[in-house]
Amino acid sequence: MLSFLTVLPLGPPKRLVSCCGPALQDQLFRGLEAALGTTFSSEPLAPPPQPMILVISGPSGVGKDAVIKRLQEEREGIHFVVTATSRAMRPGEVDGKDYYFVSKEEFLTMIERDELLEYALVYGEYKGIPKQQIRDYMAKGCDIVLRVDIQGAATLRQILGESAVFIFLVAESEEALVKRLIHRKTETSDMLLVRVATAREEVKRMKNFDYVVVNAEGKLEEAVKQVESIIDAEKAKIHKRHVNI
Ligand SMILES: Nc1ncnc2c1ncn2[C@@H]1O[C@H](COP(=O)(O)OP(=O)(O)OP(=O)(O)O)[C@@H](O)[C@H]1O
Ligand SMILES: Nc1nc2c(ncn2[C@@H]2O[C@H](COP(=O)(O)O)[C@@H](O)[C@H]2O)c(=O)[nH]1
Repeated sequence: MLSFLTVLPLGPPKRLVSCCGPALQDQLFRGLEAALGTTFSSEPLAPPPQPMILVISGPSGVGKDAVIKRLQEEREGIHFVVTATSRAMRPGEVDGKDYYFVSKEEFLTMIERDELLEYALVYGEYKGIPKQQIRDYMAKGCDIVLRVDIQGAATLRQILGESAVFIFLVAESEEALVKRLIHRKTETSDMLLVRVATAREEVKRMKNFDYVVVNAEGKLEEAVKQVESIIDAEKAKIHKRHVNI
């Protein structure tokens, strides 16, 4: 302790730092090290962030794809898992980007081989998440984004428990959601009726999620920012979620 005191400049402690030039500050730094008997480490104090799994769900037409697309543009190190489906490709969709479009037989083979983390019949077509894709991208340190319908989110909750973060995306109102879905022009009126009726039931399951994010009309950027804030908060958690797939 004596050696520490000997390197301190004279004067009241409060004024110490403000009056010190770089040489004296360095001397003070070394003096503190000497007093403690160890050098100060420059290693990061916070543990490195771990890759996480984010499940984004919500009623059909709420904007899951739109939010995920913007999120990927805004943030590096995010892998959106391309799911497999037996449904026909829509105009503008790209195989391997929007979905892996496979036949029903191929899909059933994937189930048999236990290649899917989760799968479901969604509006009469198979949809499922390839496990290997998650493993590969997590090994590269990427955060994983899964986009599923509400029943898929419930299944994933059973499989992943608290090891993943579940976000429920909603429109600002039922009216806004229906208008958005009509405006997308991808469904026949019969299909629209099914999706809208399903959405009404799905909203009741919001309580099974960790977060709710409102994707209001014309406010896509705000929704994306909110999802980013959730990711940041989860990354800063001391007791991290551990994923094992
Ligand atoms: N904040 C927003 N304001 C206005 N339009 C939006 C907003 N977010 C998304 N959209 C539009 O709403 C439509 C539905 O969005 P999207 O296809 O992303 O929904 P989804 O939840 O992925 O639907 P599904 O579950 O049926 O695949 C699209 O035409 C999209 O461009
Ligand atoms: N349970 C799962 N749901 C999935 C998966 N991939 C996509 N989806 C959801 O299906 C609906 C309808 O999608 P669309 O492209 O036909 O309009 C939508 O809510 C998707 O999120 C999956 O692997 N499992």
